[in-house]
Amino acid sequence: MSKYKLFLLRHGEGNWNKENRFCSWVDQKLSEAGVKEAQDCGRLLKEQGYKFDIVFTSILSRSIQTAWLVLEAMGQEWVPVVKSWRLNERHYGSLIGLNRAEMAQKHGEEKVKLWRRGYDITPPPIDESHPYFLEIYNDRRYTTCDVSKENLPRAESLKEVLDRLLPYWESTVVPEIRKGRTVLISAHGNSCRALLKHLEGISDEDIAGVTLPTGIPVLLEMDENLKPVKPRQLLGDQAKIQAAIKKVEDQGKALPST
Ligand SMILES: O=C(O)[C@@H](COP(=O)(O)O)OP(=O)(O)O
Repeated sequence: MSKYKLFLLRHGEGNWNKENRFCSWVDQKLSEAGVKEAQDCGRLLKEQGYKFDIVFTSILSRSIQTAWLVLEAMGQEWVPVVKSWRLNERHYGSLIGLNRAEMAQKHGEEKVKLWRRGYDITPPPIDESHPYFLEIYNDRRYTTCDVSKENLPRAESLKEVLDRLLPYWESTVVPEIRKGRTVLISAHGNSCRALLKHLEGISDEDIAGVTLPTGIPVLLEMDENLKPVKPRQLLGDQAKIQAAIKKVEDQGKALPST
């Protein structure tokens, strides 16, 4: 029987999602379409009668902005929002800022798929010569983390995302769920995928086939042991959701030659 409801949400479209660039730890804001996605998500959740008690976000603006817009659209602005780097998007290392379709043209679609979806594939690390290195590591937000700046990742596989996320999930999120609170996690494609892998017991191979579109809430109903009691539900118009999933998958295709 379903005892707890948990909502996972990949933020609304960000400016670099639109440009098809690996965004990762670069702090991009939502695009105009992304703002609308977050507001539509909030309206849908309100229509369906959901009420949140607490929201967890990463420390990247696109996930925080999404949480705010969702709560505003629901008329639940007062709900506490708790932030942690442990919900940040996967660190894409030296791939940060690069265009996926151009990478597919240069290295092949299979390689890009492996980088994006291989469970324990860590991309080449970012180093000081990278154009976004200083923007990331000189950002004041990374002085507030529970690990020193030197020990923050320089690249991560999905497995490494799960390794840094799980202690936070267990120590901070699970106690709220167990108190009977309805939790929204407003985070990122890969931090949500990592958590789904853990909660649903998805194999290392099968997680490659799980794609989350932006701005679509995922509802997980769980029993008292936090085991899902039914398949995850992506809420909203199912045809639009399938089209949005395909769009994310197609981001890794090489551009047709002209
Ligand atoms: O880092 C990014 O660019 C995307 C994920 O990229 P893919 O793994 O889908 O390539 O993360 P998000 O938009 O959820 O923050």
